[in-house]
Amino acid sequence: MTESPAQETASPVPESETQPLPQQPVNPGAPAREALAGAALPLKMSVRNLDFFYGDNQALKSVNVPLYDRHATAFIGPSGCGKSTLLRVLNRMYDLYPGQRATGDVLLDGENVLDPKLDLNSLRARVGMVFQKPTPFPMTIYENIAFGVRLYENLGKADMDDRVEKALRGAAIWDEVKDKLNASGLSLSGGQQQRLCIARTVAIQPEVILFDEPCSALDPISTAKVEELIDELRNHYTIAIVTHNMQQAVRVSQYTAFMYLGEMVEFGETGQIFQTPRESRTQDYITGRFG
Ligand SMILES: Nc1ncnc2c1ncn2[C@@H]1O[C@H](COP(=O)(O)OP(=O)(O)OP(=O)(O)O)[C@@H](O)[C@H]1O
Repeated sequence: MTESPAQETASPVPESETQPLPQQPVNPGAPAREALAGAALPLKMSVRNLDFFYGDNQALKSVNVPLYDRHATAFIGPSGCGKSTLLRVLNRMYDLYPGQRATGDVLLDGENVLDPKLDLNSLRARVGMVFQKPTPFPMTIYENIAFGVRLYENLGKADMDDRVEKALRGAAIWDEVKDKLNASGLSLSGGQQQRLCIARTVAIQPEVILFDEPCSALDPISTAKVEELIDELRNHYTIAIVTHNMQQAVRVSQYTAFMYLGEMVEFGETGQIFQTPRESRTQDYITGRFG
């Protein structure tokens, strides 16, 4: 079944999505992105028939979902439905924990992320993650950024300075910290710390950024800044964001996936999911009848 992205459901992802992706312009910007609307969008990641187990407890059941290149996809659903679990599979975070296992396929540019031979360091450089609570390292603002970059690259001082500045600018926090790069990252406000963590992720130059409830510990003003930032970041990165906040899903995403009890119930364009959901469970959730 070859459908437009808007029509995709929990059914297996179409065969056409296995094809190599057409190369996107380096910085397509909004006009190019909008020109893609309605066309078959290039896939960055594709989750197919994914099952996930915590020991004997199956947390994900035959999940299928696409992540379109340089678009943001929101994952919504009641507590415990598997949103964070799915995010943790996308960069093999679960690998750190014995007894947790995934079966199925998670393709990143056509390559299976679940392949045991895959180099996890390079995967995590390509698929970065921002967590619920801001977690700056107990070091300077500059070092918070440089530390991660050094794990992957050997840059000279001028290049590192440049990378740090670009990352902080990219995370919309440069103006607030440029005069105190040697201050501790922990001295920043919660909202600034979260943008510092986003800068840390951006500095590695990933292709995909996973956000796990990135605003749940932030006040409304900081939340608005981070949402604005996510909207800007999608010009350059493919984004997956888990959120409990329906308005936030509408504000920051172009696609939304509704999950329930470990299953992918419905996936579609964000406007469609919130205005004309096809599934009654989606309707019940977004109208606050459960969850
Ligand atoms: N470390 C773990 N060990 C065993 N079961 C777990 C573990 N982490 C999560 N689970 C279970 O997996 C299921 C999915 O949990 P997950 O955290 O992915 O849900 P979620 O949708 O992100 O929830 P929330 O919105 O509350 O964060 C739940 O039933 C949960 O109890």
